[in-house]
Formats: sequence, C-alpha cells, structure tokens
Amino acid sequence: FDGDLDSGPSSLWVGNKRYRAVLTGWHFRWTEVDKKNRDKKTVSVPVAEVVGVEEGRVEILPQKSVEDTDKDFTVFYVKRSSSGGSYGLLWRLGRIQFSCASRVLRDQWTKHLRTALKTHSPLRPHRLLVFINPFGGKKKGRQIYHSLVAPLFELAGISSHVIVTERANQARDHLLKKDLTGFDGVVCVGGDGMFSELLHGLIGRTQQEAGLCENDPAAALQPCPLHIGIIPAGSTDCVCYATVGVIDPVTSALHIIIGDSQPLDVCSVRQSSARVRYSVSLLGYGFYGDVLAESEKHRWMGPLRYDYSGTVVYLSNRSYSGVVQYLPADPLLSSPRDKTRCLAGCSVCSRSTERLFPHSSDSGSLYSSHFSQFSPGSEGQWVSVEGRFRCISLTCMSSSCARSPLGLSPSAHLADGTGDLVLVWDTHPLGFLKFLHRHTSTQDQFDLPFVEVHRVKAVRFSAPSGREEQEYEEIGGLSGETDEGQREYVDTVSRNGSRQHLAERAVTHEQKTATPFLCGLCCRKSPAVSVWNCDGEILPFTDIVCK
Ligand SMILES: Nc1ncnc2c1ncn2[C@@H]1O[C@H](COP(=O)(O)OP(=O)(O)OP(=O)(O)O)[C@@H](O)[C@H]1O
Repeated sequence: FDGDLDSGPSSLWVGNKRYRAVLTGWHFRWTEVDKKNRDKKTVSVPVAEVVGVEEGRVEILPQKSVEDTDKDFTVFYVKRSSSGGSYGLLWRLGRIQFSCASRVLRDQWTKHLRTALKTHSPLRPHRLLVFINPFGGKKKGRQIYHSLVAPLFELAGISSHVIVTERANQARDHLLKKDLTGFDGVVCVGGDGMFSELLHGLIGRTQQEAGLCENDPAAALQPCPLHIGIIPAGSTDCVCYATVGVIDPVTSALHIIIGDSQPLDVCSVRQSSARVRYSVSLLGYGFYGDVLAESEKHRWMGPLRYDYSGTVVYLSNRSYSGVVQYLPADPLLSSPRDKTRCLAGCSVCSRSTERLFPHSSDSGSLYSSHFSQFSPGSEGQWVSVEGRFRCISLTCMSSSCARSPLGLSPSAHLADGTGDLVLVWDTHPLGFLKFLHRHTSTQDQFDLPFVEVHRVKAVRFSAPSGREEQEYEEIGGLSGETDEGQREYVDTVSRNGSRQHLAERAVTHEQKTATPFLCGLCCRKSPAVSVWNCDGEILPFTDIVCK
C-alpha cells in the first residue's frame, strides 16, 4: 500500500511510526502498523469533522507556527475530550502531522482530503458576520474571539466580518438595516442578552423582507435563512449551555465550523398594543423578574450581581397575584416529568416536527405552521389558575447553566413546539429556598407541594385588578401558607375544565395576623406587580400572551 493514493491505502509516518491511511467516502482512518505489518491502534475521523488540511508541519493554538516541508501535511479535526466530567461534550482541536514518501503523494493527500471536505460538508459556513459585546460577562469577549476563535475560523477557510459593539442594540439594528448579502450566518460573542439581540434582529429582518408586520398577531412569521452561532462570553450563557452542553468557546467555534445546527423553539410574547418580543430561555415573573430588575442596578458587579440581587430579592419575601391561563400540549407525546434529556437529534423533537408540520422539509415552513396552529378554532382547552405566586416561569429549553446543570425544567425539549410552564405558589420562605436550592443539585425541584409544571403551547397572564392589590399592600406581602405541605387554596375544576384557586381570599385574614418571617427587607411592602424577565430583558408590560 505504498503507492498512489488513488489505488488504495498508503503508508504515512508520524515520527518514526508507520501508519496505513485510507480515505473512504465518509471517514479518514489511520492505523498504526508494526514491523511485521500487523495492525495496531486505528483512529477514524468522520470527514465532516475534519477542520482543515495544511501543507507542512503546522500548529494553530496557542499560536500559529508553520514549518513548510515538502513531504509533510497536517490534519486538524474535532477531538472529543472527556475531561471535566462533560463526557465528550467538550471538543478540542485534534492535530496530526503526517510525513509521506514523496511530495507527489503529499499533494495527492491534501487534494483528496480537501475535495472530500467539500463533498461531505456542504453546510459549512464560508462567510460570517461576527458581533462581539466587549462588556458581556467578564468583559473578555474580544480576547476570547481573537485568541481562541479567529485562528480556528481562519484554519477552516472562513472569512469573518467582525463588529465590536459600542452600544446595546447595535447588533440588532445592524441586522435590521444593513446589507447582509453574502453572509452564511451570524455569530454572537457574548451572553444570553446578546443572543437575544441577534435573534430579534434576524426575525425582524426576515419579516421585513417578506413584507410582513411581525407585530401583527395574525401574521404567519417567516423563517430566518441565517443561523446564529454562539461563542459564550456572557455571565450565564444559558442558551449555549442548553444547546451545546458546555460553555467553552473552542467547542462552540468547532460546532460552527463544521456546520452543526440545532433548531430552537422561540416563544413570541406580546401585549395587545406593544411590539412583539421573543424568548427562548426564560420568561419569568415574580422572583426572576425582580432579580433582573435589581441586578440591572448593579451591572458594575459583573456576574456577581445575580448572587447579590438574588439574595436581596429572596429576603424581601415577595409574592404576586395573577391569573395564568395555559393551553396544554399533548401529554401523550412528552411530559416535563418524564426524566428525558433533550439533545441534538432528540426523537421527541423530530417526531413533533413531523407531526406539527407534516408538509415542511425545513425549519422554514416550521415557523409559519407553528403560528397557524394557534389560529382561532384550532386551539384545545385552555386551563385557568388564579392565586398568589412566588414566581411563574416559562421556558422553551431546559435553561441549564453551569450553576444549575439540569436547569429550570430538565426535561424540556429544544424544538418540539412547546414550553414548560412552572408555577410556584406562594409559600413559606424556607419552602421557596428549598425550591431554589434544588436547581443547583439533581433533586427534583418539581417534587414540592407548592410547585406545578405543565408542558404548554401557549400562556396568558394578567395581573389582578387594583382593589385586590391595595388590600395586599396593606398587608405587607406576607405569605398565606403556614407550612409547605398545607396549601390554603382549593383547586376546583369548573365545567369548561378550568381550575380556579378560590380560597385565596380566605387566606387574607390569616395573612393580616401572621408573624413576619424576617424583619427588615421582608417586612417592607411588596409592590403590587412584578416585572417580566424576557431572556434577561425587562418587559415594559405585565399582561402578556405567549405562543
Ligand atoms: N457595547 C455595548 N455596550 C453596552 N451594552 C451592550 C453593548 N453591546 C451589547 N450590549 C448589551 O449588553 C447586554 C448584556 O450582554 P450579554 O448578554 O453579552 O452579557 P451578560 O449580561 O453579562 O451575560 P448573560 O446575558 O449571559 O447573563 C445585552 O442585552 C446587549 O444588548
């Protein structure tokens, strides 16, 4: 097998070890052979995961170095690393330097590998528009991109146009207004807030080009032709964590390079007269809204601001009244308690796509069909609940992050057209602390008597009328529950199937006489309403409809 590459495997050397290398349609394999021509270890790399092929002896990270020799070539590929307990989710740049018997053979190898790459990886991007938020997370966005990501893009032959943002919403406005011709995708170097900017920009731009008004609730939105790549450089990076499984710029860059993609459910959030917003990770009211509002005052603290604000808001011991209505998803397909974990290639998501969008072959028609599901008359039975909540959250993905490895809803699906609605009823502060604490462990946060979780297709929320709130403000925001096991509201099922928590008012009297849990922060009057945290942005309205 020493001869011409076209006639089969050929001999290559790595140092003084001899290898038999072969390029079959989808794989590049090299097997070490001993002096008696017996096979030893084989390494097989899918062609789709070859990052680049270079003549000579080349090194890329941490710094580029090239030794331009005649008979050598270097192959860079995706190498799965199991360090850090991430079981292969962490990707590294693998590198192997081969020596050939002749320059002719070397040129054949590089030519064949490059051709195979083009043939077997048609979805790789060639030109990317990169937005760096220099102030996200620990303010290392620029450094992360230039030292870890740009060299990989260059190796993979990707040209990138880089914009370092100078203000919030610059990336969104650029995507809405500037010429995007020639770009195969956009890349966000930042956190979830930055991702949200790009998401809004791309969805808005696509509707503009299609002549649609995205604020029109009846509009069937068009799909975005460009993908969004995320290089994590924010504080929580939850969208990156939930989709890739690790927060690591090199892993994310490699996914972008090989053209990986993961569809995501996007939830539209609107108030009758206001501009539509989109959420993929957390739409939260009560605790989550209050923490965001508090943390915005302390941006200078960096990622620490969330710990600080979380503590302050927890100690202020607030709960809020409201009416939540939701449209349940089909319980036979999946459930938020079924202990599944959605990853790329998830069978529930692929089956949902087939079922929900039978005539679509791409994510394109997926989006418009999604909206047509909610046209009048096609809706199922809405369920209505009313009462006081510590928090209400809706998430279209697990929303896991380094702090909460399983996330807000561990079994939520990334792309099945549903979201998980978590209702945390008002409870004793220690009960709520237990709920919050369980997010940081593997304990089931839904296995608490004051917590409900529902897989839903749509949600409506309205804050109560002013009178009830006045009553509440006089009380000073004390919890109506004496024990986490003893709920003081009653669930009834009305004829149309909607549940109402009717005994809410009965609690009021006891609230008036209850002893405060802590003095100071928690004895302060609660505000009448909280705010909605929509993927890290405060919504300027309280009553919302989400689909
Ligand atoms: N140059 C800039 N100056 C000020 N704000 C910016 C700039 N560029 C982007 N932003 C805004 O900063 C906000 C936060 O950015 P980002 O999400 O990158 O970091 P983070 O908040 O630290 O991380 P995370 O959202 O993951 O918690 C975003 O909403 C974005 O709109």
